[in-house]
Amino acid sequence: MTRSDRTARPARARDARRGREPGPPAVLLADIRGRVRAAVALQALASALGLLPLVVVVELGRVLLADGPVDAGRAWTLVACAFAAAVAALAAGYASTLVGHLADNDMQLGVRLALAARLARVPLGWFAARGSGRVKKALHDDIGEVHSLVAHTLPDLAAVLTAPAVALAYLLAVDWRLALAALAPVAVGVALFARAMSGAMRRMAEYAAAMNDVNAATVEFVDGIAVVKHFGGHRRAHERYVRAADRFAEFFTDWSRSTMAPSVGSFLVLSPVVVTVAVTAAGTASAALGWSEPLDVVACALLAPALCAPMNVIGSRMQQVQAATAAARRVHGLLHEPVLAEGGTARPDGARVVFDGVRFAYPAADGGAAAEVLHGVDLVLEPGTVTALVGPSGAGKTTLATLPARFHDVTGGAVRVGGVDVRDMPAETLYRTVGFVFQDTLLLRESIAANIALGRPGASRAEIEAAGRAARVAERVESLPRGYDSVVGDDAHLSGGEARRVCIARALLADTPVLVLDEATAASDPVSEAAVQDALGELARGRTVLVVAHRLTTVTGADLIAVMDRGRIVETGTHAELLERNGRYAALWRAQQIPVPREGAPR
Ligand SMILES: Nc1ncnc2c1ncn2[C@@H]1O[C@H](COP(=O)(O)OP(=O)(O)OP(=O)(O)O)[C@@H](O)[C@H]1O
Repeated sequence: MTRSDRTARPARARDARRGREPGPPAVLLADIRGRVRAAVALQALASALGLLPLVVVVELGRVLLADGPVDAGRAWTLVACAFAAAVAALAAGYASTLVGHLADNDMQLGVRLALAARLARVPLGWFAARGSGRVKKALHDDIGEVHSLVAHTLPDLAAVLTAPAVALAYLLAVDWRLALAALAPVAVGVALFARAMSGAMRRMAEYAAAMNDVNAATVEFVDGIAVVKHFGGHRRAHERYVRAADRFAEFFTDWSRSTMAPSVGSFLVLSPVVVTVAVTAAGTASAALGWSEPLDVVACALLAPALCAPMNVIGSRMQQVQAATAAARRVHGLLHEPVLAEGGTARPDGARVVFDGVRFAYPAADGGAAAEVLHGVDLVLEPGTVTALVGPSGAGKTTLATLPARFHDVTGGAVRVGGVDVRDMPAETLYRTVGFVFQDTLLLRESIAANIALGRPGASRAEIEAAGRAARVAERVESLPRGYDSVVGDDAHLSGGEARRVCIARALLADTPVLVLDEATAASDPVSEAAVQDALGELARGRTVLVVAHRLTTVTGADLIAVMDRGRIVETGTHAELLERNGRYAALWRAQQIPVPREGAPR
């Protein structure tokens, strides 16, 4: 059971009793719920205690202005109370911050561990389809949003709501007329604010659409700058950007203009100085009429600004709560990504790979019915042979090739390696048995030696360098300023072909008996291409190899060529056999041959 499963349990049980599903934030915060409440309560206490010195000022006035000699004992007691309240407010605020941050630390650690544990079990194909952006966003940005909620926003909200409640209660106890006078600016401010915000939902949607336009035009302009410039479209792309920016500016000016008067009015009415002056004027009139005590007017003038304070911050705090809720929803979604079923304990015997009636459908992005892309593929890769998968684009070659390494699980049939269904093998055994080098060469921002050693942690320097030599990349690496210690992207800037050879060195070191390769489609230059092909030849020696081939010329020597079309294998045989059969392969072969110009033909 993962930590998140454990933490989510009490919240689920509680919410189940209430007959509803817990929301994502509740699940994430389940383990620290008590401490979040404590942090909120402490901050509310700090906020209430913070008002006490103001109350003391008024009460002190009553003592000092009372008829007869000053009651010094009572006056000093009040001063001591004010001092104690101020110190207690500081202590409660500090304790709230401490409790909130410690709870938040635990939440972040728990969620990060749970995410790492979960993501270690999602299919490799999940990462290939989504890229690292979403994971980075969840692990870094989204957890940061939830942090703000726990450590700052909720305690802040408690503070801004407590202060006016305490102030109002005191004013009501002192003089209800003055309490009403203090509430008047709040009522006017809220009414003006509501007017400024009327139609805000519709306007917010328009705002988001206009912003999206600007973003899309910016991304198009920046991402595609090379292509756009090359094809002379920079004026058009630039115009689109300028149009989107103009539209946004126009929309924003229009919106601001229509809301300016009520917004400014609301801001002014709720500002502390205006509130103090208005309440003092009302209080003075009330005192002149004999309805209120002069000292109660002072109390009202001191505490009325506290009644209006939340109005200026509550909107932004509510926005933060919404943002954190959305972030929690995304993290929660990742924590519930479907995972591969745990492998069994079976060990493979040998390196024979069998695709047995394999069917496969990618999970549909919208949760609807997924379209099947492999429709019952039977294929046997004999140990120590090279099998090439060829066929038109979209035939399903890459999809089929990713199944032995469990990038995805089959939706029908089975893939067996060494007689064992890959789903019944421990993941570690599977990765020690099936290696892969795909198109997307992935090098970490580490030294080249460390990148190669990923294939076999603990490999000696001599083994790493031997793998580099066998992968035909040694010469290039040794020409770098720090040789194998050069850091990728720092002082090692490698071409596509060179990076691919480093990946091949890694696969050589991993020394898996089964290997899946994706032939590079775009060779950088013929020399680099020849070096990659050489390295691949070295890598294939003595292993069971499945290679996804795009150019038939590179696989004429394969032991078996399987021709795929629309999710099925339609022909198998050697190059010579398939040419002789004059079927799909022969047609593909002819299509890929460069026609030799006939003598006398126009050039
Ligand atoms: N992540 C994915 N999600 C949904 N469908 C996918 C995904 N990847 C591939 N497909 C679909 O599966 C089918 C087979 O794609 P695949 O990449 O396996 O073909 P291929 O033969 O390797 O093509 P190519 O030679 O162009 O690389 C295609 O229809 C493709 O659109």
